[in-house]
Amino acid sequence: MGQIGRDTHMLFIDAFLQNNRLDHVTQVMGYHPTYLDIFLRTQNFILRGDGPLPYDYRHFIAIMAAGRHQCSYLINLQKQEFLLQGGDHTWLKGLSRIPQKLRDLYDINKILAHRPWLLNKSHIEKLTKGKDSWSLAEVVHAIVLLAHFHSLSSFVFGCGVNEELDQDGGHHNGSSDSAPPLGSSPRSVPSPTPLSTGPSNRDAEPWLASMSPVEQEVGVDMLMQRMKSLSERAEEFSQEEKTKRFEHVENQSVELSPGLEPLTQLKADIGHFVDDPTFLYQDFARRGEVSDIPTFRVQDYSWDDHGYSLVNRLYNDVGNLLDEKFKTAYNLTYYTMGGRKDVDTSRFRRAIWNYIQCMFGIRHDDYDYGEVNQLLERSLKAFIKSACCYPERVTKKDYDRVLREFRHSEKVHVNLMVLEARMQAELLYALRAIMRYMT
Ligand SMILES: CC(C)C[C@H](N)C(=O)O
Repeated sequence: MGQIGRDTHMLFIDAFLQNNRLDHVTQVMGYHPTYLDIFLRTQNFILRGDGPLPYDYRHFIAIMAAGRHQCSYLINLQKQEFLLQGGDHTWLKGLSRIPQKLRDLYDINKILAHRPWLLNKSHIEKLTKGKDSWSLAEVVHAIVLLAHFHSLSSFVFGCGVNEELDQDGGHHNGSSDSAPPLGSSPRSVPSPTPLSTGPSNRDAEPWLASMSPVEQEVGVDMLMQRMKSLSERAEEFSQEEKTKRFEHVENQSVELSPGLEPLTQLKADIGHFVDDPTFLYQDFARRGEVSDIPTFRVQDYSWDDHGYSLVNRLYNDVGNLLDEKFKTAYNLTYYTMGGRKDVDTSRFRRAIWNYIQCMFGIRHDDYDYGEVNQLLERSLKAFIKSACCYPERVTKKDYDRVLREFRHSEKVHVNLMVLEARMQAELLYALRAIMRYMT
């Protein structure tokens, strides 16, 4: 067993006691204990803490969300939780068997997962009017759950997290197909070992890999040089130039679309949780063909100034947890890169974060998106795009081929940023729609 820090060990024990298992997501996140801590507190709160939605609803919403990315791993864990909470097992037969009220949420689930910019106040209005309607507090709770599980699906595929041992498709051919009984003796707590065996979506083609012949990566030294010269640069660009640069990066991203056909063949055991499987991500830059939705400008609606307080107002203090989680992910650094020490990596990390939100049409006005192109090479952009937008098509091979000079912990770190920047993007759109509905 590898060495793990004391903090991580304590968190693993907490997680084990909460869930009666130490799932692989927790183990992989164990590379980053500060983050894992706030992640677990948040997840525990939205699933098990004080909140407007009943517990069975919460877990079913998680299943619907993970279904958008065909993430069997999360679906199976949440099915078990659903049953442990006394959920009605006939709901697990599929969307046709759930209460109308839950089914009404499906549209928002779909839009939020793939094209959050299409969400508007009419969607909120539909939910909150009429028979079996939702309270605003319930809507916010549901939206936080949806965004959490969409983004967590990105993390699961992006890191190649395996199926749990006791699930079908797990990497041991165990005979049991349910959670270990309460009170069973804890397995020993392993060290984080991501990716040790096959990927969870092993039927998927490694489409990223097939996109281009193995590309030469620029390497860590070059990257460090570029960060250095960017930090020495004194030039300031006009707003106009900045807008142009944003649009350029956004348009380039269109070319990174997968060449292979989407996986519309749903796996038999999850297909009944998915409606309209062909509704997928579409490049924000291409939206003009059907609508004229403007770029989302963070200066007009930001998490810090708007989203955060709205969530707090409508759903206990969950805004505080989310805020801490976003900040932890955004600021996380060990001042390392590949094998190098004492490196200021903030420019690289900011480029990743802003690139992710760019794919959802979100623009940070003060940022020079030219930096994205200097610091993120094509293969990394392609990986990030697929993990964000088509996680179900990412395989272990894709993970292996990207960032080859970096450590595992750093690749996991990048996937954490994918999770959080995507989650924040979804929440920004959803909360802005709610705000518009309320005013
Ligand atoms: C994503 C990684 C390159 C982050 C880096 N290891 C840091 O400590 O900031």
